[in-house]
Amino acid sequence: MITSHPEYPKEVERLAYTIRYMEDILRKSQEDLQSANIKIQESMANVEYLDSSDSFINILTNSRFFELARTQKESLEAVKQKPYFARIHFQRPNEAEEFLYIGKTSLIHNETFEPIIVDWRSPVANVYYDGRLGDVTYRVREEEYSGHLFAKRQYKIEDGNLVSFQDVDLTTNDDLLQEALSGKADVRLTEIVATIQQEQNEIIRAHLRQPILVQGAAGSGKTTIALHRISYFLYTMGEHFNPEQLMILAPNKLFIDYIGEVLPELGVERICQTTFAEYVQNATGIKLKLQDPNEQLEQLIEGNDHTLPSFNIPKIKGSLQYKELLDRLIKMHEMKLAALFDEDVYIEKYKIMRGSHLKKLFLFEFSYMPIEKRLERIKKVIQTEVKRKAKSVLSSLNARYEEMIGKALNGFRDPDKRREYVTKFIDERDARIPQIKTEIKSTVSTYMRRFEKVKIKTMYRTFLTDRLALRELAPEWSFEEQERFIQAHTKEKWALEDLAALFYLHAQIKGIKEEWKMRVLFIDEVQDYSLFQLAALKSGLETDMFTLVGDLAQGIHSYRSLTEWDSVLKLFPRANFFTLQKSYRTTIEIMEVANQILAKMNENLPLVEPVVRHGKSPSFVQSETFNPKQIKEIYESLKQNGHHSVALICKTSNEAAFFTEMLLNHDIDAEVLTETSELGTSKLLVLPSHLAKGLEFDAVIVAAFSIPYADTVIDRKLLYVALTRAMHELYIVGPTKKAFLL
Ligand SMILES: Nc1ncnc2c1ncn2[C@@H]1O[C@H](COP(=O)(O)OP(=O)(O)OP(=O)(O)O)[C@@H](O)[C@H]1O
Repeated sequence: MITSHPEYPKEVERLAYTIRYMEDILRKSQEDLQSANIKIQESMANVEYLDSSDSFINILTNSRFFELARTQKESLEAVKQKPYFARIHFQRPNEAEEFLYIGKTSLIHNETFEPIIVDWRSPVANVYYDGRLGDVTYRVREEEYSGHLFAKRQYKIEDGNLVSFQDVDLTTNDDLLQEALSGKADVRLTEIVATIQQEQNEIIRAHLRQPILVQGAAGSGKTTIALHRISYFLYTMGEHFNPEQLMILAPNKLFIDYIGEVLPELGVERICQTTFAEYVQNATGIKLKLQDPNEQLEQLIEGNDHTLPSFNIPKIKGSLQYKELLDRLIKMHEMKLAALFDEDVYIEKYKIMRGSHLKKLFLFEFSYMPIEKRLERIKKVIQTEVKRKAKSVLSSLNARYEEMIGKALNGFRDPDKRREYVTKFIDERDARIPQIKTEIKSTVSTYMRRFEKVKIKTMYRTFLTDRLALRELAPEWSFEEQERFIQAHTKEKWALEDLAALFYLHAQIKGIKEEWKMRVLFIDEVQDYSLFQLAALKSGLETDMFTLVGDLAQGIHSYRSLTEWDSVLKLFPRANFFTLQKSYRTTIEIMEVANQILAKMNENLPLVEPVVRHGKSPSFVQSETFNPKQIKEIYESLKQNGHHSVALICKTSNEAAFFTEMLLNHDIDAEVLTETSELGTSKLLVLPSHLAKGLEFDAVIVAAFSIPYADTVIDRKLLYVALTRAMHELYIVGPTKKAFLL
């Protein structure tokens, strides 16, 4: 009984004190939010708290509680119910021992400056996650600090009441983790700040200005870690980056919905959460009717022939060779424009600028800019020059006419002739000067008119269909390959793999608008990207601050995407590479089955280690055809076992739709999930394996009838994805175990 623990009364008092203080702050801040905030900031201005090197700004960001008080009353209320989840007993050199309580936000006493709660993202909190007890170090910015960690304690607090607490050391089983993992999924990812593991903590806090790439097993927490890293990033780098400059790319809308609620819980608002396809269309302004990205996959799955042609167009379009081809196309366009500078800039017959000089600016000095941005700059250069020279053109012309008129006045004895010439010069001047003035106004636009702006979509479409141009641009392709490429594009169709090309061309030719120029990217399921997609983002956004997480074993789109990480590491030479081998999602029993499939793959990935959590052994239920009654029985027993979310995972979308219809006809509350569906738990969710990627459910029924899983690259991965979605219970339903490669 926790109540008999000698420190129980002290802990209860501490919790009460914390909540009281929070209520106090809340009340005060409500009374006079603004002035309280200013007062707090002022009073803290000269304080050194926690880390002696912390700046005032840092103290303010540490003291997020006040910010929260200002902006979000609701989340503050939530924090109040569970102000902290852990405590460290810590001592810095030559200082007194202290107890630091770690929570989701920080709170500092505004008179004593005592840290009542320390934010989980603050430097010192790192020692909580870092594993070891004893002498430890942690970093504040680039400086290392040391200290002694005596003990770590974890708390379970519910509705503001202390339920239990426990000291943690290396030998204690991490009960909080066990408890967190045995929980029920409500088809939403949750925050895990209380139970972040050492290997995960390393990734969350890995060098923020450097790219990282994580190969992580199914259920190892990749998505969760990416989201926590965003939270950590904004906490630590909030002074330098706005949330709007951060973007998380997810595979589909269903997935965005799935992760959507965790970010606010982690104190992250306003970051861009989207899919690659949506982002590219927004950033380029090019709207396309895209082929369903899963259509090709489905064709591959349903077809009997799983071997791809050697000249596989989606794969080519994802390669760096394709980027090279487009570079040649861009160069061609650039040279065509450069040739237009062969003409000089004139106002009437006065040369204002040499074309060769402008060409040099275009090709060299401004070459760091996108092509059309260079033209805009050159236009400005000409404008300035015209403005500068127009005056002198006019004054020298006026002077010349003055001179000519003077000469005519003095040069002719015959008054008629004199009048004739003087009048002629005056008339000429009076006609010419206004004409020149008009010309001055239009010189720049007349000169620039020759540089027509391209429509990227049209340019790319021409590239896809122009035989002669392709021969010039892709001489390394055989005649047959060139023909295949052209023929594949006779009908106008747009596929996901074309988006990287469009984005790249747009970035190089027009440039990405500031509002879409993300500076920090987080990409989940990165194994489904092509190298060119990543390269296009990196060069178009001019940043390499990418957090990339993925799993090659789940690379079901490998006919067009990545199959290894080496090339990614070459593309991001500054990247740190991490691997995660432990799965937190699945029970040992389920992972054993999934590992059998993993072992059959070519990727040479080590088997996944489940964290120690036992459950029911997966059941195989034999059935020749899809039998809704049988599924109903399984579903009902799973519900009886207390599972919230249950999914029936099929091989294809067609099967999913067909099975759902049969289930509904038998009064089973089923719902087929598509990319745009909303996730709920009240029904039996039916979905194809490729859509289930990234999601998780309490219990899963994997079914395959007419199209069994074959021992092919794609099928092994699809099956592996399906099996690893289950947290607690798994059923496999089909004609034979062989249909599931078992
Ligand atoms: N340290 C942890 N404490 C508690 N739960 C955790 C921890 N790490 C991961 N989990 C849980 O494990 C599950 C899997 O996490 P997540 O979905 O992030 O994994 P993933 O690597 O992205 O999986 P997949 O590759 O299959 O999509 C989630 O329910 C997550 O909450």
